[in-house]
Amino acid sequence: LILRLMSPHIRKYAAGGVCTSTARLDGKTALITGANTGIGKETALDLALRGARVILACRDVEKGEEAAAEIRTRVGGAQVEVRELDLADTYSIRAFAQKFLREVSHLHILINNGGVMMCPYMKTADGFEMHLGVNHLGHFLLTFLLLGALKRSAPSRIIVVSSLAHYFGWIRFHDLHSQGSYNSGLAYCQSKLANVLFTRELARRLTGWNVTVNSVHPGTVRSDLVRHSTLMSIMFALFSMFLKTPKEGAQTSNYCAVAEELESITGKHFSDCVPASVAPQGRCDETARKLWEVSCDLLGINWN
Ligand SMILES: NC(=O)c1ccc[n+]([C@@H]2O[C@H](COP(=O)([O-])OP(=O)(O)OC[C@H]3O[C@@H](n4cnc5c(N)ncnc54)[C@H](OP(=O)(O)O)[C@@H]3O)[C@@H](O)[C@H]2O)c1
Repeated sequence: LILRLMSPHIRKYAAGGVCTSTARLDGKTALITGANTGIGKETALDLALRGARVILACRDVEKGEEAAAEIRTRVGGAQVEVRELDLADTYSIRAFAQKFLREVSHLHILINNGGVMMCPYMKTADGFEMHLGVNHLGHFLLTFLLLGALKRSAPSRIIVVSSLAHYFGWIRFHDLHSQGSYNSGLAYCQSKLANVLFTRELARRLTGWNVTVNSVHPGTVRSDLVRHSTLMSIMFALFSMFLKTPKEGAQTSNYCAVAEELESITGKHFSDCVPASVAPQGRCDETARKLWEVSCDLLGINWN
C-alpha cells in the first residue's frame, strides 16, 4: 500500500532526464542497431518524429519490420526502413556496411545501441565471447566500416550505448574471451567498459573531423535485456516501479543525437541527459589504446 501511494513520486524520480530539444532532422539519416525493441525502438521513434530517415539495423528482419510498422502508424510519413545486421557475425556486419554504403552513402547519426546481457557462455560466429563480440567488437567494426560516410556527412554524431555497469568492469586482457573462467555479469560489465574506452579513444582520433562520439548510460530500463538471467528477470519484475520505461530510457541517446549544445562535445559520458562521471578504469588512455590495438588485431583491420 505504501509503495502504491508513493508510486507517482517514485516514477517521477525513476524517470530521470528528458531530452527537451526540439531540433528537426529533416534530410538527415540515422542508423540504430538493435532497434526492433526496447530503448532502440523508442530512440528510432523519436528520430523519425523529428523527420530523419531512420534505419533499423536488426538481426531479425521480421521483428524489425514489426517495429517499423509500429513507428509508421505513430508517425505519419515516417521514413523508416529495416536492414539485416547480426553483430555476432563479422561477415554480416561487413555485408551490411557494403550494402549501406552502396545504397545510402550518407550517415549523420550512428547509434550503437544493440546489446546482450548476462547470457550463458556463448561465442559469436568468429569465436569471440558473446558480450565482447556483440556489445564491443561488433560495434567497433561497424563504426570502422561506416566512418567514411560519417565523415562525408559531417557534422555527424556517434552515440555508444554503454551502462553504469562499466564501473564494475575491467578489461581482462589476459583472458578477454573468458576462456579461463566465465561470469556472465562480469562479461557484461567488461563489454560496457570497453564501450566507454572505445568512445574515449575514438573521440581523440576524430579530432578535427567534426564527427563527435559520446557514450551514454540509459538508466535502468524495463526491457528484454535481462531475458537470460532468471534472477535479474525476477528483480526487474519486483522493482519495475523503480525502472524507466524504454521511452524514458531513450532520452539520453536522443539528447546526445540532437541537442544543439552538444554540437562539438565529444568523448564524454552522459546519463539522464547530463554529463556523468566515468569510472577510473574508463579514463585510462593506456588501456583505451591497448584495447583499440587488440580489437583491431581480433577483427583483422588496420584502423590508425
Ligand atoms: N535496460 C537497461 O536497464 C539498460 C541499462 C544500461 C544499459 N543498457 C543498454 O541499452 C542497450 C539496449 O538495451 P535494451 O534495454 O533496449 O535491451 P533489449 O530490449 O534486449 O534490446 C536489445 C537489442 O539488441 C539486439 N541485439 C542483441 N544481439 C544482437 C545481435 N547479435 N545483432 C544485432 N542486434 C542484437 C536485440 O535484438 P533481438 O530482439 O533480436 O534480440 C534488441 O533489438 C544495450 O546496449 C544495453 O546494454 C540497458
